[in-house]
Amino acid sequence: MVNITEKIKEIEDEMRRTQKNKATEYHLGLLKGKLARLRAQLLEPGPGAGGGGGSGFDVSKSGDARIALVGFPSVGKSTFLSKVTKTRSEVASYAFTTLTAIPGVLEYGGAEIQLLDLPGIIEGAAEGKGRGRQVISAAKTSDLILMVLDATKKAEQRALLEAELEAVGIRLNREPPYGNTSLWHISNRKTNADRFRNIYLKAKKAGGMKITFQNPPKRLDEKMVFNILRDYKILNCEVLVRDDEATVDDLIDVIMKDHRKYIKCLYVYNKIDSVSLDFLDRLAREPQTAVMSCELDLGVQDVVERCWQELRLIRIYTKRKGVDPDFDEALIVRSGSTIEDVCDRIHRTLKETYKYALVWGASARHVPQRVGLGHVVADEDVVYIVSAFKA
Ligand SMILES: Nc1nc2c(ncn2[C@@H]2O[C@H](COP(=O)(O)OP(=O)(O)OP(=O)(O)O)[C@@H](O)[C@H]2O)c(=O)[nH]1
Ligand SMILES: [K+]
Ligand SMILES: [Mg+2]
Repeated sequence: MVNITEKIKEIEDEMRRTQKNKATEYHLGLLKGKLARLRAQLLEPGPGAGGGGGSGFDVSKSGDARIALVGFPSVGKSTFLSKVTKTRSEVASYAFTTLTAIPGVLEYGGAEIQLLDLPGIIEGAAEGKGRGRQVISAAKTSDLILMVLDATKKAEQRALLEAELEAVGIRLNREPPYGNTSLWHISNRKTNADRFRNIYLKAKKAGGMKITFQNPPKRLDEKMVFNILRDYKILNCEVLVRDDEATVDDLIDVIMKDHRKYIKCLYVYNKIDSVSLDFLDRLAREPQTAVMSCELDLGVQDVVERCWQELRLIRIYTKRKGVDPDFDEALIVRSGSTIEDVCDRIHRTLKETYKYALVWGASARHVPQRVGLGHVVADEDVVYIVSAFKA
């Protein structure tokens, strides 16, 4: 039996050979579905996975958020880590200086952010070249990917890296084709699987396939949806396609949603000391992009600031009865968090005895506002929690 990597290559070759037109559309759609399935299998440990496995490096998560440094070899990932944290990660001019995941702590805005320096990845990483799969698995666990690029190298480097991440199910700076948009900042929370925004898919025990289009999509039709679902052996289900922009790729992402991870990405071009001002100016104007020179210490603090903004972390100050809030000790939660999340951060069982909370700050309509567990907090709110528990 041919192994998975070979099968993937065969399908990729077939897709490249096949001309894109109306007549081949279904065939290409099915190939995309097969490819997504094989790639997911490749990341699963166990027989047939072709060795290597998909598990990341053994670094436990700590702090308020995790940022992964992803990039080709020698772009300056370790130089950056060594500059902004107290950790020293080896820096050298040869490729693959870093061989494992090196965690450092970035202190910012009262938060402790875990910065993960990773080995460089190369083309073919998704299929297991180098330590590619481990690096990508580690990146998958992060709240933000800092894609470090070398400003002196070809522009294609960025698209190549994106393709590698895409191949293992990472979706950068995109919202899932399902779920509540406000939830995607709160990566730890389970989204309600039944509430899809663009494509709603619900598996059933019987009754066949029921496909409904709210607005007929331009690039998807009933036959295609039917064929892809049948190929995934989902024969009994309800599908509601809400968005006329929905594509085959969206449908596959919904089917494979357990294998997809939607992560924010900030593109950082390092080594700007070695490019022309004109070129630098162009790079800096690209969306989601920052530029720096670790060597000359240019823009490094801006990059840190941008990371903080992208993570959308907010600071909550808790207050106890009769005592002023302690503004030196912030509780860090994600943007969109509720009083319930704040309770969970203070103590596992606090919400069981919770009565109400008083809130001062931007989220309060009047100060203090008396609120329930569902109240959404804002940056620098002061929160006083009243519980039924009596010591
Ligand atoms: N000109 C210039 N060189 C830099 C800059 N930052 C880092 N370097 C150099 O780039 C080389 C690679 O730096 P590293 O930090 O080891 O790169 P890396 O991405 O961690 O490399 P791997 O771990 O091998 O993937 C070193 O020789 C650094 O001194 C910069 O801003 N400008
Ligand atoms: K290096
Ligand atoms: Mg390194």
